[in-house]
Amino acid sequence: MKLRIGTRKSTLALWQANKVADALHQQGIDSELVEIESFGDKVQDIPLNKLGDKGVFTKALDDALLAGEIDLAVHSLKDVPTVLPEGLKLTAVLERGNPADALVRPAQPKKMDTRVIATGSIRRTAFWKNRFPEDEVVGLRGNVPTRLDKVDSNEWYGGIFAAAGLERIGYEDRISEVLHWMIPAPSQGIVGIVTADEIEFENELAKIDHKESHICGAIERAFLNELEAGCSSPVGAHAYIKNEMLYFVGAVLSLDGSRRLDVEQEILLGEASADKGTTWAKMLKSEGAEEILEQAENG
Ligand SMILES: NCc1[nH]cc(CCC(=O)O)c1CC(=O)O
Repeated sequence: MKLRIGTRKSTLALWQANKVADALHQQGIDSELVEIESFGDKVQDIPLNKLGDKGVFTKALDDALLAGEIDLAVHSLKDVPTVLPEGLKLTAVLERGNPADALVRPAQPKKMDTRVIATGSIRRTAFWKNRFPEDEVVGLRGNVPTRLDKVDSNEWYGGIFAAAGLERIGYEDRISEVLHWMIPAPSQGIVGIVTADEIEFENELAKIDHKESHICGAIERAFLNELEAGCSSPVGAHAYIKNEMLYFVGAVLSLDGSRRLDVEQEILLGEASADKGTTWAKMLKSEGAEEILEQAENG
């Protein structure tokens, strides 16, 4: 059996696909990479939240799975819509990397009067404006190396990146500050494996599935899904496990960061299931989360 692993072509995507290939190899399973370009990769000049939101990075790989051209698709799980197309499922995830967001300062920072922060993410924008209302936020798109170049060549205070993305492709030393106060995107730092519903290599994938990362990701995605928010919504969620306990923080913000609802929970690991994310999102809904998100959609 030689499994065909579908992946996007960016350095980060290839790193993640190779990581899955290595994990399969350790289970004695051969694989090969099949590189596929996504719509989100082709169109680099339009802000992500204007691209039609759901699945801009995943659709081409979904189609290849459904057409039987590949056996599994490897994604940054945070780019995968919470509801997958009919016939596909999230089968396994790798052990989570760094879930945090990070600030990258220009290689040669300049003195400036007002701070301009670059990010293409409305979640990062909202969290930044919530903490630093005086700062200006400007758009930033492209793959990781492209965005790093833009941070260096513009008169910005810095840009915001996923720490995992930087660490994976050798830019760890560009992290100026880990933004521990910013709640990460649901499933940030998790590599996910999507397959067809019915597969012959279910047992093999179960062996490389990291159960703790899987349950944390599932809770965060259920939280996001209940809020009917996509990967480009001002929603943060982070679950983590320590000493047989599962801890969760989640938040919904208005685009300008002026309004914010938070939820913080801890439960026994034995009681953890994806529907906890749904329950915790409902708590924020009862406090008016939907109104805040609607505002973000129209804003
Ligand atoms: N939105 C693009 C994207 N999708 C996944 C990652 C990084 C890896 C991860 O979060 O798992 C990134 C880069 C970034 O947000 O800076």
